[in-house]
Amino acid sequence: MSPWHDNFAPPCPPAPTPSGQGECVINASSPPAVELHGITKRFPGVVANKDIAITVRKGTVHALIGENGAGKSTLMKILYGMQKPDEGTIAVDGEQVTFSSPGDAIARGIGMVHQHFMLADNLTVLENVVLGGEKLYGIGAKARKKIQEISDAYGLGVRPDALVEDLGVADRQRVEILKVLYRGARILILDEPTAVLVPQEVDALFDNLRELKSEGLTVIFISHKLGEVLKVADDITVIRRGTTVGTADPKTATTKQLAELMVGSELPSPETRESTVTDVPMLKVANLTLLESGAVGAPLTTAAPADPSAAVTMHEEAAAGRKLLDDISLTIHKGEILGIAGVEGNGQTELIEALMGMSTPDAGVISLDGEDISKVSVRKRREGGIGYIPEDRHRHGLLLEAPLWENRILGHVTEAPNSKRGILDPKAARKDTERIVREYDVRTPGIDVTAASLSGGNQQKLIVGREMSHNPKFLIAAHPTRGVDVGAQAQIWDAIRDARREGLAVLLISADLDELIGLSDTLRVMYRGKLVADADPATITPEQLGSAMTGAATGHLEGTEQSEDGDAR
Ligand SMILES: Nc1ncnc2c1ncn2[C@@H]1O[C@H](COP(=O)(O)OP(=O)(O)OP(=O)(O)O)[C@@H](O)[C@H]1O
Repeated sequence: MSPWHDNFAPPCPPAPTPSGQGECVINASSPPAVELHGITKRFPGVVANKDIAITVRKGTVHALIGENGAGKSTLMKILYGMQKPDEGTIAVDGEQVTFSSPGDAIARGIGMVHQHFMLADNLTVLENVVLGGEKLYGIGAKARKKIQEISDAYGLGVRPDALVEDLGVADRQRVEILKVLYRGARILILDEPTAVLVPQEVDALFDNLRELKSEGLTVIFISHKLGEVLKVADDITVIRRGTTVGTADPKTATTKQLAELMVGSELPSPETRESTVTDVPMLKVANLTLLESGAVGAPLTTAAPADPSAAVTMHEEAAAGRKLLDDISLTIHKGEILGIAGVEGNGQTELIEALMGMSTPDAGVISLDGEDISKVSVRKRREGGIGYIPEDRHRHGLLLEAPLWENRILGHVTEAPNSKRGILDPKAARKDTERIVREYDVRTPGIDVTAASLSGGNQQKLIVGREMSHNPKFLIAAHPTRGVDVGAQAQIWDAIRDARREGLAVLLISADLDELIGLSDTLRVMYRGKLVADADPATITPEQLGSAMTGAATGHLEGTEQSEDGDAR
């Protein structure tokens, strides 16, 4: 059977020839914003891009989808001048270009918003935007006027004098977009822009993108969230194993079809019908409190408030002796997944760090399997059976410059099979790395390449494989499927569910609310360092949960199905 559905077409030819048969959707009247033709990029042992052809129409939102390691980021890095193709041509607005650096791409009106924001927390929005672009409009009144103009023109709602550390994730993203526009970008590349946003914020971002498009700007974005892709994209290009396998029409395509085209498998669902929750407590946290000075890691940022006028700056709160963790108590039983919903920066990082022993709480007790571990070292906690899938895989999950097999040992140096009678056993560790690579489908030319050379999704698969290999009693899973494709997502969910069936207790933190609701047995909402609400995953909707995450609801959240007036609050 042909892999093509009625609404899928093979890749557009390099020089678009309007065929009249509808197989290649191109506006023939103006040159495409971007035309990539024959792009090939090789790394040692890997062909990341192979004869890629993509045509991006001007004034459209163009989604790039594909399984982990398919070559999406590499392609965008080439378009943004961060990497040079071995072969192929790039044309911008109909003109062939060669980029040696991002500076060249910016000069041709291309801007990129990376997944990890690159703003300086201690500077204002204005300072962040003008930084490095002082020559454009100076650093004073002219720059401020320009920022305001751009913000108003595209409905970004950015305040030039706000301090970046006081902004929530969605606001920071808008600043990044504004920064790129300020430098004259007419073509914006967004790398998984919705990964960290709650549903309401995703809708607001999509409104911004539509606004940009209506002004003739072009947006190219990478995403693994197929539902969102269908919602906002005008065109979709699918990449598989380094090459373009086709385009899809979002008006008629379904997520199922996209998933099949991308990874050749059906769209998985996180939902679990079975309950494996026991009444045996595995993790108990009582009255955990952490004051600002005791914190390790990123500072707490203000969540995007339901009512923007209610935003309180963290400076005001800090003056009052801010609690990063405020009297947190919870119990997770054997076989239970407890999901914590919250806008990033509301204490989740601090909670994880306290549980792992990476910070010293000011008050409270943590016990694991009946034993007080409050004063126990990170290593001992790990040896005691805590698995850890960190939220920032580059900071806490991997040694990027070390080979895969050394990364397999990371955090588990003293445990089997990495060590035998206290002595490191590299041979066994290497063998087990090969097993993880196989079982978790980590796409790599071998276990001696560095972790940095893996694609983002494959790095995540390696971490999950490593942590699950030690049969933890208690797993801290922060965004366990962030950046992984739908195929790998199913695999990770299965691994967690299987372990839960065997009695694993899980603390799940995820910005993907479908995942959070689907996997969790119990749901709590975290807001400004406090657990402010709980919900039943069987009835709560992502929208209701998203709303509670912005501080709009507290207490027990009634799901739609149970509510008389159809409102969760
Ligand atoms: N600097 C590098 N050195 C060696 N190999 C690399 C490098 N960058 C990327 N690769 C390899 O190129 C391939 C494509 O990677 P890329 O990051 O483009 O994939 P992706 O589609 O963006 O994946 P993901 O969805 O997981 O982010 C992968 O096999 C990856 O390991």
